[in-house]
Amino acid sequence: MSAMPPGNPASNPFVTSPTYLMACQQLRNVARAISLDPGLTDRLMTPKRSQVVAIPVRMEDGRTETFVGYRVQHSLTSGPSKGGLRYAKNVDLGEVAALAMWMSWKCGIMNLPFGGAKGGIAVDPAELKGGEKERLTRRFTDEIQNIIGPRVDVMAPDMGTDEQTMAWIYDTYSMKVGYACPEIVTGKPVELGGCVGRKEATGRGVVYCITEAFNELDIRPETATAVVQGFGNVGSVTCEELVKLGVKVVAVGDRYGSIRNARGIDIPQLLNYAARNPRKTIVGFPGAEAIPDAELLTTPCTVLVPAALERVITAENAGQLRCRVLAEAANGPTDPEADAIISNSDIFVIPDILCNAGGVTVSYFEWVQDLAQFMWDEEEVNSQLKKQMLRAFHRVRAEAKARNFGNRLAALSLGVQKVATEKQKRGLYP
Ligand SMILES: NC(=O)C1=CN([C@@H]2O[C@H](COP(=O)(O)OP(=O)(O)OC[C@H]3O[C@@H](n4cnc5c(N)ncnc54)[C@H](OP(=O)(O)O)[C@@H]3O)[C@@H](O)[C@H]2O)C=CC1
Ligand SMILES: O=C(O)CCC(=O)C(=O)O
Repeated sequence: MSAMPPGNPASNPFVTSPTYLMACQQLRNVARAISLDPGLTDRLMTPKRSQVVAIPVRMEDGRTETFVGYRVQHSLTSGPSKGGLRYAKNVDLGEVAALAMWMSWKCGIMNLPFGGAKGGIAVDPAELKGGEKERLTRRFTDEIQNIIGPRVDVMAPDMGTDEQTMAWIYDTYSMKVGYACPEIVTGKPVELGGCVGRKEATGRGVVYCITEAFNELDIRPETATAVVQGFGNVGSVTCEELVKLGVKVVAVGDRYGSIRNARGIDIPQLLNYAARNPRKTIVGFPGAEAIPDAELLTTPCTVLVPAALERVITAENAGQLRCRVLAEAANGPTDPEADAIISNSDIFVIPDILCNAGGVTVSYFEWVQDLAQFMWDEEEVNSQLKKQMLRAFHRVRAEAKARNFGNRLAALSLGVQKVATEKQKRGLYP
């Protein structure tokens, strides 16, 4: 069976992206394993709706520069579509479509009443100055106004965006509709109806999964070491939570470089260092030595946490990983060739659509609170998050054991089946 999506490849706007082809390949694999109807598989490979927009922005030097933005809604079957907004130099329509597809499976595993979506603007946020990021965000919101809404599509932060970005979207949308509409985005500041604990939720969820994996493998956290790629929202919170658990973080990387200290990196000091640095980088931190980026992922450790980009673990380095647990905090860090190599090793994989699902889970809590106008405290948020993450982890492990699947196939199986069943029960393929 071909991994290609339906339609004429020459005019399919998604297939130029290797990330989209990777998502299709994963879907084909799971469809074969669970005998999913081929017509339905083709539908699931094809996002329901995509919008590409021009975003002209007045730059600080007086020029007008036009950026390209994307919003892809993979499925609206289970409820509004949900997913982050990414600002990254090379983001394209296919990458956003893959990320949207993964959001559908993620919401399926977590049993959330959402379909999957994702957005992106091809821009390096580190290069934006003054008010450029705000103007870019507000214009993008204007341009996609016709396809978003609290019951249609709800955005959240992803790479390169944050609470402030969500605040601008909330404000721009609210001005259009004429009333305050906090439920249009999640991951916004708490003062504007954001949920306490959303910022930390993805990293916390990652560490709940790691703890369950350690329990299963009989690993005591105090004896464990970790390597983390990415020190943004997800990577830094993961480091902090691992340290609380007693795990030693021995290497960390960001886009500017990688550092290592076999005795353990002082994470609170590293956070301080990066916050004070104009490029917000970890490079140059005095409490660790610089290492080549290529060595980061192959540094021996108990748990390896890719928390940055997709397709960083490939056929080239998969055989050199020296970890016992691979906790995929990033979306799509492992490509299918690498996956095949890893599945023949003793590495315990916590697949992305399970591992990083804490973010969208607390986004769901935020959306519910905004709709109900009734806010929870952080204790409630964290205990509900833990409950949902543990339930999902053990459902994935039960599926893996029952069907003799690896953890990735088991997670995909649960996520895809949830969406497929809802589509079939609704009648046609909505
Ligand atoms: N935010 C969330 O709630 C969720 C995020 N995710 C996923 O987690 C991952 C990280 O997202 P998030 O933490 O929010 O994003 P951030 O933008 O906060 O952080 C991204 C991190 O990745 C680093 N990075 C960028 N390029 C490279 C590179 N070439 N090599 C090494 N590191 C690099 C960045 O470095 P620098 O700062 O130097 O640019 C930064 O440390 C993404 O895959 C995202 O899709 C998944 C679920 C939810
Ligand atoms: O919180 C959300 O709605 C989505 C988070 C996200 O983009 C992701 O899980 O990849």
